[in-house]
Amino acid sequence: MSVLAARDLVIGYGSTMIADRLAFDLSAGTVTCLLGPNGVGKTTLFKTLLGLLPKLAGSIRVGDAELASLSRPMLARHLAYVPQSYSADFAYTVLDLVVMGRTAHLGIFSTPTQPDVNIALEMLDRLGIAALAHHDARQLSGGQRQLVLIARALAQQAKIIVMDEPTASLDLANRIQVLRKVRALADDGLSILLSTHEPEQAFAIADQVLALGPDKQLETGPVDEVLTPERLSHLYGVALTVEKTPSGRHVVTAE
Ligand SMILES: Nc1ncnc2c1ncn2[C@@H]1O[C@H](COP(=O)(O)OP(=O)(O)OP(=O)(O)O)[C@@H](O)[C@H]1O
Repeated sequence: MSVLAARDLVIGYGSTMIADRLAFDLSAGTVTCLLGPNGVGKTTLFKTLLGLLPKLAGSIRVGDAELASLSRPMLARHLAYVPQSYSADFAYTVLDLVVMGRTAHLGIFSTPTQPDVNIALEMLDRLGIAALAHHDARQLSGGQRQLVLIARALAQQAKIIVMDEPTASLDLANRIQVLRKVRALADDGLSILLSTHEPEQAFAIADQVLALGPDKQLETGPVDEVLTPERLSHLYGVALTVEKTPSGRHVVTAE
């Protein structure tokens, strides 16, 4: 089931067009990986989908509505965002931070209620980090922090979660842990759109790839069909091969 549909979408800043003729769907229960070289427009696309930057033309439909017609609280019920990092300047507990994900569900002058706290606790539990609830959020490891940011997005109870390079700066064990959680969330019915500079991550967890090339052409489709050695080489401007190990893992290497 499509939860977001972009058609003839043009993205950019004012009179500066970054990419046009973008067309793709995001479906419930799937992971979509957005790949492309530095500066091609991945962040610009995310900002547009999150309603932070107006589209220049075309359409983005979420549910039955055009994204641009939705109020910020309504948009927040469709899409939640997981940033790469956050600067924790205040002594918030992990639970405080995750409860902040409930903001879109509260009135302007309302404060979180026990049901909001319970939802936040449930999301921490879902990610296996309930034991961190009362920890100082400034004292988390990189991997824990990433899971807390995902829990905060889940507390928003949106159908689509947009993640900006969720494993950047994580060590190997934490990468694997975060990617497994991401896959499990999609298997539970969420639609996850994440950007990555690692095609191997797409092979590992994605159902669909959006590959924005240096020529600003967007290739969309199943991972195996889009991430061929030829297309990957074109995408990154360097000759690449894809090998499948006996255990089924895909390894991308430079020729
Ligand atoms: N506020 C802005 N106004 C005008 N142009 C911008 C603005 N922000 C970014 N750009 C330009 O838009 C293009 C796409 O940038 P964007 O940040 O979307 O790329 P990206 O694919 O996310 O890159 P990276 O992988 O390095 O994060 C770049 O040429 C960039 O210089």
